[in-house]
Amino acid sequence: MSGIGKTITCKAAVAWEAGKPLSIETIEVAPPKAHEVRIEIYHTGICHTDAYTLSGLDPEGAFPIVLGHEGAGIVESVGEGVTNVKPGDHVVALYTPECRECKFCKSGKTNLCGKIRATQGKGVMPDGTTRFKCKGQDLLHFMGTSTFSQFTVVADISVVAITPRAPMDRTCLLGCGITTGYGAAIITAKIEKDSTVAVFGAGCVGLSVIQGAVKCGASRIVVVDVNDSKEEWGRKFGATDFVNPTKINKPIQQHLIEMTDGGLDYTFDCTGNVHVMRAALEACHKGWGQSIIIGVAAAGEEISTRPFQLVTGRVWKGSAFGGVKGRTQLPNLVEDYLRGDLKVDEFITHRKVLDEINDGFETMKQGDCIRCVLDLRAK
Ligand SMILES: NC(=O)C1=CN([C@@H]2O[C@H](COP(=O)(O)OP(=O)(O)OC[C@H]3O[C@@H](n4cnc5c(N)ncnc54)[C@H](OP(=O)(O)O)[C@@H]3O)[C@@H](O)[C@H]2O)C=CC1
Ligand SMILES: N[C@@H](CCC(=O)N[C@@H](CSC=O)C(=O)NCC(=O)O)C(=O)O
Ligand SMILES: [Zn+2]
Ligand SMILES: [Zn+2]
Repeated sequence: MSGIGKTITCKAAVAWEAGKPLSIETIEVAPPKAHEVRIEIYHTGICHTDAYTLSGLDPEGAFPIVLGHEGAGIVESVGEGVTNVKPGDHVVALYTPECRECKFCKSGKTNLCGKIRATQGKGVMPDGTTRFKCKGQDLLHFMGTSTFSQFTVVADISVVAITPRAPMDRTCLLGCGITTGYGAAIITAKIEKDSTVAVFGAGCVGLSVIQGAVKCGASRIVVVDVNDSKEEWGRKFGATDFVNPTKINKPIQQHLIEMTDGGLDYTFDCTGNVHVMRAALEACHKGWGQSIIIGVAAAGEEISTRPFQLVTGRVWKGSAFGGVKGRTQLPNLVEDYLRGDLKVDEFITHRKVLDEINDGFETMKQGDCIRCVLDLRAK
C-alpha cells in the first residue's frame, strides 16, 4: 500500500538534549507540503559539525532535534509544485540549498542561498513548522536535512538528484566533508598551478583540500596536524610534507615561513580552532597569501591577528560547503567519482548501523576515523 500523503513511522536518532547520547526512537514523519520532498535516507555520514551542535556549543543549536546532514537516499514522495525531483530519484540532501532566485544565488559570487536560511537556522521547515514528531512532541530539523532518520523531509531547493549508478553509501559523503574540502581548494581558493599550500588538520575536510590542491597542480602541499598518523593519510592523498606543531620548538607559522621561503600561497584551517586559524593566516606569504577558514568554531570564539598581517597583503577568507552550488555542481562531482577522478571510497574508515550511532560519534573522536558511514536500513 502506498504511503504517499500519509504520515510515515520510522526509526531515527533523536538528540533530546545537548551533551547527551542520541536516543533511537520511533518517530512520525509527516508528508511533504508544497515545495517539500520526503526522502528515504539509505546512508549518512557523521560529520564533526553534528558533534559540535550536539555538544551544545552551536549558537543555533536547539533541542530536541534530528541531527545529520551528510545523507543520500531515494525520494519517497513530493509535495505540490516540486519539479526538480520525483519519487524514485536517487538524491543527496543539501544543507546549502540553491533556489536560483534569491539575491545570493543570482549574484554569481557565492554558493550561499538566502531563501530558507532563517527558518533552517531555527530548525523548522520554510513554513515555520516541523515534520517530525516523537511521543507527541515536535522534533526540530537540522541544517535543513536531518539525515539521522530513516525518512526525512526537506525543501525542494535542498535536494539534488544524482545518477542511480552511484552507490549511496559513497555519495552520502558528497553531502558535506569531501565536497567542502575539495571545493574550498578549487572554487573558493582557486589554487593556481605550482602554488604552495598548507592544510591544517587532516581529517575528511583537510584530506579533501589536499585532493583539490593536487587537482589544481600545487607544487608543495604541507599537512599540519597534531596527530602523527595523519602523515600517512596526507601522503596517500598527495601531500608532500608533514609537520606536527607539537613537536617543533617554535610557532608553527614561523616554521612554515622558514620551510617555504617566506610563506605559503594558500593555507586552509580544517580544525575549527581559532588559534590554528591565526597561525594559518600568519603562515601565508606576504603580499598575496590567502588563508581559507573552513573549520567551525564554538559560540563565543573569535579570531584575531595584527591588522598588519592584512595590510601587508595576506587575505582571510571563509568557505561553506566548499563554495559548491549543490543542485548545479554536485551531479558533476558524482560523475567525477564514477570516472575515478575523485576519491570517495578512501575516506570511509568505519561503517555502522543506525542503532550504533553513538559508537559512531565516539569513533569519530579517535584519530583513526576519517568518516563513519551509517546504514540506516540494516539491522
Ligand atoms: N565550512 C564548512 O562548510 C564545513 C566545516 N566543517 C568543519 O571543518 C572542521 C574539520 O572537519 P573534519 O575534517 O570532519 O574534522 P576532523 O576532526 O576529522 O579533522 C580535524 C583534524 O585536525 C587535527 N587537529 C586538531 N587540533 C589541531 C591543531 N591544533 N593543529 C593541527 N591539527 C589539529 C585533528 O587531530 P585529532 O584527531 O588528533 O584531534 C584532526 O586530525 C570541523 O570544525 C567541522 O565542523 C565540516 C564540514 C563543512
Ligand atoms: N550554526 C553554526 C553554523 C556552523 C557553520 O558554519 N556551518 C557551515 C557548514 S558546517 C558543515 O558541516 C555552513 O555552511 N555555514 C554557513 C551557514 O549559513 O550556516 C554556528 O552558528 O556556528
Ligand atoms: Zn558537515
Ligand atoms: Zn537562493
